[in-house]
Amino acid sequence: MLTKPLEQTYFVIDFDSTFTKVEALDVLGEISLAARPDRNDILAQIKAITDRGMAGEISVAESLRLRLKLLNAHRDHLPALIETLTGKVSDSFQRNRVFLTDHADQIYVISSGFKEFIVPIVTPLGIKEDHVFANTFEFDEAGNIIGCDCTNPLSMDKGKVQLIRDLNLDGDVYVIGDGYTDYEIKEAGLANRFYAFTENVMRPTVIEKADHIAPSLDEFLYHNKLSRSQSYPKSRIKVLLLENVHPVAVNLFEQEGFKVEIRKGALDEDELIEAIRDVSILGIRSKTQVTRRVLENANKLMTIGAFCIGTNQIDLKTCMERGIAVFNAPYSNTRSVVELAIGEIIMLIRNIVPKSNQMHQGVWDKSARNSFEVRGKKLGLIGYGNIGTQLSVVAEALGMEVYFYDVVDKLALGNARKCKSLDELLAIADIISMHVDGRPANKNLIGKREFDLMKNGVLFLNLARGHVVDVPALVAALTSGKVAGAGLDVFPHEPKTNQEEFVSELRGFPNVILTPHIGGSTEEAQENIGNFVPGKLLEYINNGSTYGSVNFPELQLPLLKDSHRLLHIHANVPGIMGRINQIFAKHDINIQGQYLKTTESIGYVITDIAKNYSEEVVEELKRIEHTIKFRLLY
Ligand SMILES: NC(=O)C1=CN([C@@H]2O[C@H](COP(=O)(O)OP(=O)(O)OC[C@H]3O[C@@H](n4cnc5c(N)ncnc54)[C@H](O)[C@@H]3O)[C@@H](O)[C@H]2O)C=CC1
Ligand SMILES: O=C(O)C(=O)COP(=O)(O)O
Repeated sequence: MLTKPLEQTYFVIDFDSTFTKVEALDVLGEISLAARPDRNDILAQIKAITDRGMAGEISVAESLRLRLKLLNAHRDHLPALIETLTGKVSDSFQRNRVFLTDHADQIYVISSGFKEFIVPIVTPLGIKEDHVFANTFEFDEAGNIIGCDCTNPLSMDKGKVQLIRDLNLDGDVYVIGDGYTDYEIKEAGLANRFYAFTENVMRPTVIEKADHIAPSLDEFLYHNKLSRSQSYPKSRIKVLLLENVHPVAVNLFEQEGFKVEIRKGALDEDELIEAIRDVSILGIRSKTQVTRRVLENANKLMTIGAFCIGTNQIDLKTCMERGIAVFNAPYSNTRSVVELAIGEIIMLIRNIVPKSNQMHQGVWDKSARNSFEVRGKKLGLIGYGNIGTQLSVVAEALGMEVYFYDVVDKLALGNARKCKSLDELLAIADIISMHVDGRPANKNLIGKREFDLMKNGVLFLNLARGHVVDVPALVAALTSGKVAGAGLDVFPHEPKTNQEEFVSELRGFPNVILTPHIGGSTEEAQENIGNFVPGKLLEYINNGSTYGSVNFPELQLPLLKDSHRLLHIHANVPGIMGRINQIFAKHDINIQGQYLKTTESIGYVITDIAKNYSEEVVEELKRIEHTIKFRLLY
């Protein structure tokens, strides 16, 4: 935290890889060497020299000299360089323009880069031109860049130290930078603190010298209690993504500045308990079981994203009671499941799998026996939700007669016919496909009794959840020939990772297609999910909106404008709303907007208020009895 009054404090900011995301001379190289066939080699050499300089392995002068020589750059390349760099100002600097302009008298940009491009990039963000200290290029008559002004201290070793000494700033000095030369200012006793800035690069030799690591400018501002764009720095918020969630999701969280950890497989309960302690946002797919025990150890957890449709793997009730909002992707892989189901129905009815296996053994068995068209066959859908209805439409397009059974009254699409009971459907269908959700009550929905009710030689598909079918009963039905073929994508016990063996009594049946829970695993679906779910989680984190949540009162909120948003999650007992508003009345706070939604067990109140209020309000709101979670957004 600042030790002197703000007016007597100076902020020294590095340019390359701190103010901007990149090293300017690397970008200049990409422009000046664009036509050279050996461009990539030279660029790699330039990058290596930059890194060695930044890590303190070679001198500044040497690093500059070597790079300028390799660059072969010209004055005419500078406009393109400036344009590119303008688009590469670090995200947290972009977000915090107000800090840069409000404190322009106290901010210095000091760099061993070059004024010719630094000034046009930093001054539009509020930095004063005479507060930029950097080298200047030396040009020949033809405009080629042939070197730099060697009398400038910044072209020499310990140049930044010399410059700060010459500036003789009357107050505390805080240095923010990614390089060793930034740390040297502190080492020389000329700065009070050195913040290693890691938003763009992480240099271990620099990090180990830092007083504090700043993954973003927000972190620096938060640490010093200075006004900033984020109420709480996102770099302090940890996102844990399991089960190979699509990289597009990882990018979305990283772009927002979160600390993201990814793991390829699922974790078991104990592993997850260990991993989740400091996690605020959890992303999983169908395998990770988020149990009550896990949640009891997840004190920072604000929200869970199921990067799939099913949410039966999550204890939704406990999540709600603990104020954790859960979201899923209800439509992103629907079509993929439907296409696989259609493909399997055709493969099974034509007996293709055993035929193909025989061919691989050299057996040529050309015959029409046990091979049929799907046209005119009766398809029975158990569960007529998003997948069931979509399959209904596509199957009808293939000429199938569709029957369905759902516990909820559903509109029959096209010519599909609704069955009054499960038993009615079981008796009528030639092919039965499961599309119910995985709620616990659906355990063993299809067992011996149900198989006995089916037609002899029926085909059976389960692409929903493993536990909805009693596997020993299915094995018996396959053995007796009652079920002539099956397509199974889901199993009561599924391996946690691709390294684990799949163990099941279902292995070895000739006309049974076994797939490793890939109904929703297409490139398209995974990318759609990877975009959709982070969108929901970010809306909740950034704005408080819970629209589409599977366990929370749903609220779609307006964007925050010129106000602070207080989010209060509480047990749904009488009188809480009154107590919240008593606090606002007591402190004479003008409410700009207020939204409330409840479920049986929790209430979610959002109040937008003007920016000037005392800290006491927040403390009092947090202390209201039955408060589950409280958050402040601005
Ligand atoms: N294999 C895979 O990779 C995938 C599997 N799934 C599974 O498919 C399930 C269904 O997905 P959606 O159609 O999107 O869900 P949905 O929620 O839109 O539809 C489920 C339907 O099943 C009905 N239902 C529930 N229990 C029933 C019962 N006992 N009898 C009759 N109907 C019942 C519900 O009323 C609802 O209409 C998901 O919950 C998930 O478990 C989803 C995507 C991919
Ligand atoms: O969407 C679902 O419910 C699925 O079953 C797909 O699960 P996955 O993301 O492939 O683990």
